[in-house]
Amino acid sequence: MTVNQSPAWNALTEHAKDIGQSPISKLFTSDPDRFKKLSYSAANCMLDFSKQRITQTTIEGLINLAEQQNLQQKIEALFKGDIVNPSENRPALHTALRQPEKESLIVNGTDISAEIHHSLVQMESLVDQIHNGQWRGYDGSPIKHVVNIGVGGSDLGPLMTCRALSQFAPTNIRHIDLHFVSSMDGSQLAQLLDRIDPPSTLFIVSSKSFSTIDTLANSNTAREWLINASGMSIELISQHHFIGITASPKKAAEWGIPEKNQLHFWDWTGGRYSMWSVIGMAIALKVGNSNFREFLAGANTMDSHFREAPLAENLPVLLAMIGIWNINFQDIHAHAILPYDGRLAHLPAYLEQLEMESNGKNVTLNGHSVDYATCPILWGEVGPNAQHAFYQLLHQGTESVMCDFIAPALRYQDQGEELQQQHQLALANCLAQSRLLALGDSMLDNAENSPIHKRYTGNQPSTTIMLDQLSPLSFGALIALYEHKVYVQSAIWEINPFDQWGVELGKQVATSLLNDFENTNNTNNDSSTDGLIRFVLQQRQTARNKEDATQDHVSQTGKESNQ
Ligand SMILES: O=P(O)(O)OC[C@H]1O[C@](O)(CO)[C@@H](O)[C@@H]1O
Repeated sequence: MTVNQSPAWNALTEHAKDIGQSPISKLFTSDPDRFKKLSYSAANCMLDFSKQRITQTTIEGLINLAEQQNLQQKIEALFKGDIVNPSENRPALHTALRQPEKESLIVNGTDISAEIHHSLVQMESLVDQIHNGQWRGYDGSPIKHVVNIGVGGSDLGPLMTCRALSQFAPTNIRHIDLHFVSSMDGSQLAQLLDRIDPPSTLFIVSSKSFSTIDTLANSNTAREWLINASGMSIELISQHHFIGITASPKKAAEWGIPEKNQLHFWDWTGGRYSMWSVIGMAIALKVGNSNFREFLAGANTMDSHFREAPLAENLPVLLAMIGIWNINFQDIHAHAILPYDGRLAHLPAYLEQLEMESNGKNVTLNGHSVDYATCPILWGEVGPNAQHAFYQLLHQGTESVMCDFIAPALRYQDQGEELQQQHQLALANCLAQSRLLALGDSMLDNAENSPIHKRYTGNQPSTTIMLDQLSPLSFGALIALYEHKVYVQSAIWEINPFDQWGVELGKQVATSLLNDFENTNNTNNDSSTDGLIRFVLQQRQTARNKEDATQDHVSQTGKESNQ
């Protein structure tokens, strides 16, 4: 029996007919205690679900579904290191990466906790060497610029966290400038190399597989830049200017990273779950080792809550199950991530990978095609900016969209009245938008007399996530909250959230297309692909002809002026 034919699913389908399109505004008027009943707190996070189109009965039905799907056992399987990623025959042990050292965890006869803490200490030692000027470039210069080269999970998490927590950097480490380079087209790297100085620049090549072409292409360019600037050998340059962070040490060594410059993690750490491992080195460089440990501790607090709290009071479980309600019982397939704090600017991109690469799946663990919706389309932007961009669609478009509003209650506590007022302004906007989206213009007097193009129907459900304040602790908890939400949804949908086979074929096709750019007469592919390749080749030829003509002209004028 598939989940969507199960008793708990059928009961929710019936309940959805009852609650129907019942306006959220009506749910508020019929229960003044709605906020109190539908908001939950743990691990420095408060989640308000009262603006969702749900009642207590909905929550009960969703928890029945979670129980029917053996969620509690599946949560235990994750933490214990069972094979939860069967297509790659691996556990997914990101929770172990933030577990306190004293709690050992034996997986396949090995205490992985000891290994994890050993690699963390190695990372911290490298971070200290860079911070205190012991790590030197090829001419003896201390390091000023550190460039993290990575993509996807080897980029987005560290990038997001460095931006979110930069204010926590102790002043004695602020002399290091951190940069992120991910895109294979070289545009980020080319711009950066113009601004930085070779002998004082260190590159961290972050790649679980150490075979991602995007990262290798950028790393090759960076290495050539250093060799050209220094006139030194690959070996010397690699020793002074490259650190490799990987789960594939052999490949990193083949590329040229010496063993002493490598930090390792494990194949059981999924790329998009890896910033808690040594992939987080950029974070430690930015905010310091002790703040990085706080960040891990924050995630660990959410892990303990997730593992121990009853399902009906469990934040990740509720967040996930209400998502399932919207997707599978309310037919909503778009999800906007709206942080009201500029420090969380990269959170939407991070969650796009976390959720869509994990749960963008159409096959169950048993190898059957699903006939129910799984992961929705996620996108987002810093809320106040998005208000001036795509909120029009949220308010008056034809798509149902569920939203997550995310904000800290406190900010700028010791930075003066004006900034505190600005934070209050952002919060007022956050609350205004979620209120209007939920209730529509029913909250206004005489709204029905407005012309139709000025009406707001509302009824767009949202969750508000409030942190007490943004800190390494609360931010760690927030990200762990979303990770576990993804796991819970996968458990209900019976899909594997830890593989990503859907991105592999594109890489192979791109590799074979590379050769076609050398062959003007190719007709190997579909007419569109061949036509586009020919267009590029023609442009190249025209550019070459122009260059030749200019050179002819220059040498001709040179000859004439010599005569
Ligand atoms: O760390 P790596 O192995 O370079 O991979 C980078 C990213 O590429 C992907 O494998 C997708 O192609 C992601 O899952 C991963 O985070």
